Amino acid sequence: MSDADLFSKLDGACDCKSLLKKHCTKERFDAVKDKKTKFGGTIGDCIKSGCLNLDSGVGIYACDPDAYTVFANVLDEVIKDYHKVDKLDHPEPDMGNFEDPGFGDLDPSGDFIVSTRVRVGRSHDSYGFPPVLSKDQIVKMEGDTKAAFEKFSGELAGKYYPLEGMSREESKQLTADHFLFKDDDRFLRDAGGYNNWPSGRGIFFNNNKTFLVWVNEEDHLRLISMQKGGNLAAVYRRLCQAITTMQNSGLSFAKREGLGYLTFCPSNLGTALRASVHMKVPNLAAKADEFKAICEKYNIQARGIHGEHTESEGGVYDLSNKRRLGLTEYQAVMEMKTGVEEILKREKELEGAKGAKK
Ligand SMILES: Nc1ncnc2c1ncn2[C@@H]1O[C@H](COP(=O)(O)OP(=O)(O)OP(=O)(O)O)[C@@H](O)[C@H]1O
Repeated sequence: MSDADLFSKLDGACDCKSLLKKHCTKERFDAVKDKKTKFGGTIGDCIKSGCLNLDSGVGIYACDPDAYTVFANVLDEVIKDYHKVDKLDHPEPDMGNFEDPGFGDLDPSGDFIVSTRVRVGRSHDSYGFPPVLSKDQIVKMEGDTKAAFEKFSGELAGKYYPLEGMSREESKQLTADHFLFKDDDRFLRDAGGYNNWPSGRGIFFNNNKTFLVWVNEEDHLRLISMQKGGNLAAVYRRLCQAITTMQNSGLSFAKREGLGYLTFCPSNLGTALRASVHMKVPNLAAKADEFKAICEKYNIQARGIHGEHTESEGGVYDLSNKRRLGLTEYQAVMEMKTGVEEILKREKELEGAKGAKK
C-alpha cells in the first residue's frame, strides 16, 4: 500500500480513536509526505501500523531516530498527548546516586512483592529502526552490541544467546520465566518490528539471571535488571552500572533535546524507564474503584503479570511508574517506590481488618 493509500484509510475511518488519527491531520500529512529521513524513512513507514490497525491506541512508530525531527509536526503532538505534558522539555538524564539511592527493600517481609524489575530502552544513534533496517544492518548492529557485552564484568558478566538457532524447548522455558520476548504483537508486526525475524535478535544473561538485555525486540536494546523479592535498590544499582558500562564501551545512544532517549514507539521515549514490582494485592484489587484511584493519585500503572494488556492472576499485579517523560530516571524510580509503598500500606490495612473480623 502506498503512503497516500495508508493515509486515506486512516482519514476515512470514523470510529478510530488512536492518537495517530487525532494528530495526523491531512494538513500535517501533506506537509511531510514527500520528506525523507537521513535513513531513507517516510511518514508512511511511521504510520503503517496505525493505518492497518485502526484499533491502535497510539498508532505511530518512528521509522528511525531522525523521524523525531523530520516528522516532528505529527510525532511531537502524539508525544505530548500520550505523556500528558504541555511542553517537550525533558531534563538531562540523571540516575542519582545509584550506589546509595536512599531506598532499599520495599517489602522486607517478603510476603507481598514477588519480584522487582527495572528496564530501560536504548537505540543506537547510527542505525534506523525496523522499517528502514536491512538484514545486513540488523546483523551488524547485533555485532556492535555483542562487542559491548564483552565489557561486562563481575556481577554483570554473562553470555549472549542469539534467537537464531535457539531450541523450541529453551525458548519456551525462557518465555515462561518472564525472560524472553515473542513475535506475537500484531501492532509491532505491522510496524515492521518482526522484519527479518529472528536475525539480529537475541538475549544476554548474566550468570545468575538478574541482568539481561533484549537485543532487537521492539527496541535496539532493552536493558533489564530483575530479581525475586522487593530489593529495588539492588535492582536499580545493577541496571545503572550496566548502562554506565555500555556507554563507556563506546556505544552512542540516540537522544533529542527535550525528548530524552529515543525509542521505536513514542510511548517509551524520555527516560525509557519502567520500574515495576509484581505484588500481591488481592484485598485492594477487590475494591476496584479504590485501587484505580490510588494508582492514579501516585502515577502508577497496573498491568497483569504476563505483560501489557494481560490480566492479573491470583491478585498479583505488575505495578510501575506511569510517567517516563519530563522527569529524570531517579525521579521515575522514586515515583514507583512511593506509589508501591502506599499501595502496600493499604493492602496491609485491608488484610489486618479482615483478620480482625475473623
Ligand atoms: N516486576 C516484575 N517481575 C517479574 N517479571 C516482570 C516484572 N515486570 C515485568 N515483568 C515481565 O517482563 C515481561 C515484559 O513485560 P511488558 O511487556 O509488560 O513490559 P516491558 O518489557 O517493560 O515493555 P513495554 O512497556 O514496552 O510493554 C513480561 O513477561 C512480564 O511478566
